[in-house]
Amino acid sequence: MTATPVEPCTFALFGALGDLALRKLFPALYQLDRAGLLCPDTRLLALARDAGEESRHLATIAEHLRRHVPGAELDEGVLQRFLGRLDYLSMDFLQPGDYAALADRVGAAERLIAYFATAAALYEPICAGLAEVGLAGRARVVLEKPIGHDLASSRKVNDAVARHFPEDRTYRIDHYLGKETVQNLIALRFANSLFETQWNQNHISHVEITVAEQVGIEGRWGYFDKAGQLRDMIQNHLLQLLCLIAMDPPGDLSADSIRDEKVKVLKALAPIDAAQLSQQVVRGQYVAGNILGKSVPGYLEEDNANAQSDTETFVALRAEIRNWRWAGVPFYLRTGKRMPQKLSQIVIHFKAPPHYIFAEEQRPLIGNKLIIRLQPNESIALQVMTKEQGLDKGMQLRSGPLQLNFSDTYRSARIPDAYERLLLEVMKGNQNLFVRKDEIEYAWRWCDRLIAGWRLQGEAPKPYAAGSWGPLSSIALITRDGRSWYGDF
Ligand SMILES: NC(=O)C1=CN([C@@H]2O[C@H](COP(=O)(O)OP(=O)(O)OC[C@H]3O[C@@H](n4cnc5c(N)ncnc54)[C@H](OP(=O)(O)O)[C@@H]3O)[C@@H](O)[C@H]2O)C=CC1
Ligand SMILES: O=C1O[C@H](COP(=O)(O)O)[C@@H](O)[C@H](O)[C@H]1O
Repeated sequence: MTATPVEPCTFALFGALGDLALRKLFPALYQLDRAGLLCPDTRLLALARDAGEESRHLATIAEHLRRHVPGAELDEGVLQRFLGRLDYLSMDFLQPGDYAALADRVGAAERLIAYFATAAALYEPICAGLAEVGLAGRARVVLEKPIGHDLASSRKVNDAVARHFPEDRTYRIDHYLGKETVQNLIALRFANSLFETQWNQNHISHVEITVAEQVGIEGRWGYFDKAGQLRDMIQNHLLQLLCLIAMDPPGDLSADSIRDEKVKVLKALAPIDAAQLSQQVVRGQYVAGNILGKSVPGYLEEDNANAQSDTETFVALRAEIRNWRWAGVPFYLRTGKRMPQKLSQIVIHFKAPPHYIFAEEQRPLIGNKLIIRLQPNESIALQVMTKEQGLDKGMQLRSGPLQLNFSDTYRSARIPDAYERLLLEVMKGNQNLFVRKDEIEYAWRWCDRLIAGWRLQGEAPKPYAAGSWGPLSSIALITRDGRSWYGDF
């Protein structure tokens, strides 16, 4: 089937020679071109500080495309067509005088997308520069995370952007919302009455959300050490996942209906105060260890690291949502760097049947689980109880999966990278997969309280060996409730 291209636009990428642009954004744009989704008239403008020959910068972008697009998907014809859409313009985003040249390049193009792949501190001057040359009125802006490092600073950034761009032209990225399986959460929950009728405290005992990363800091120590895992991962990605699991059914699929429901969840999150921290939150920092048989350095030994730092690279916490649907159902969240494997998964644990009739020693087996594997090997599995086969087995129970593995079931379909989906949605003008200002702010409000508690407590993060599943106290966090983290850990 041939794809229908989206309406033409001029896509201006601020920070075009940075890590995100070269590793993720250009490859995603290339994939959209390869899929036939870019109009012939769509133009790409690469904007960065580096002066010098345009051809040298275009060659750098081409080289990164060859490196980051899988070989089987690299089509020389498409690559040349893609490069033909691309111009490079050197500018200093802090220099108001540099925006006139940008306006010249954009010309009379009606639809401008301005993607800010730069530090958030630059969003204000970029917005002002665009406004000064009359480009703000016809642009959509895309903002990368993190937007601020707490509620006050995120408000400052959002307010500065809002002076020039209304909310319906502001697209805040959380790339987890572009992941195929994350979107499937909405289909799974609201296109199957089977689940939705069970989706509450009457039937669910607890929920786990794990986002484990195998990588460490990846040369981003300077940024990461000021942020830490709570700001880098929980404030955005994990809270977004929690919202999609916990929200009420929206009235329709419009961006605001979905976002209204997510905000209600964020508002209902029970604050975790200093007094509750020791029981409900674990912070960790990795020390040297082994991953897949290879020794890896500790956080403080990474490139450009300081000798001393109390920044956490791991967080596990027990959250509660104070509403009718979720009263008494803990949400255990866990995320860390340098863990044994890359694994993002959500496990919904259903309660045991109210009356138990099988052998007592098999009781611990009981309880259905819905396991949503976001990455890698995207799949959805429902663990159900059945009887062991065989004449000699009696009514011996076993737990087995009803499994939907996306790559086996839908063999022909390639799973697109999150950024491909998100860029396409910006081009279509669809805000469903983007985060509204109030979502960001309620998430910060909750995280700020936690961070303030940590400050008051003054405890250093607990060490864990790279290649392990985090500090032992993260296991205690869940075993205290008579449960354990799901998986073969
Ligand atoms: N990299 C990643 O994986 C992720 C990044 N992000 C976010 O994306 C954004 C970009 O990150 P990343 O690509 O890693 O950052 P980089 O520092 O690698 O890239 C930023 C780019 O902006 C350019 N730049 C900075 N200041 C100016 C200026 N005054 N004028 C013109 N160009 C300028 C830099 O040029 P120069 O080299 O000359 O300074 C560089 O090309 C950040 O907000 C980050 O938090 C979010 C999620 C993941
Ligand atoms: O936003 C971020 O996400 C990545 C993890 O993303 P994934 O798609 O690979 O799961 C994380 O490594 C990075 O620190 C963070 O800024």
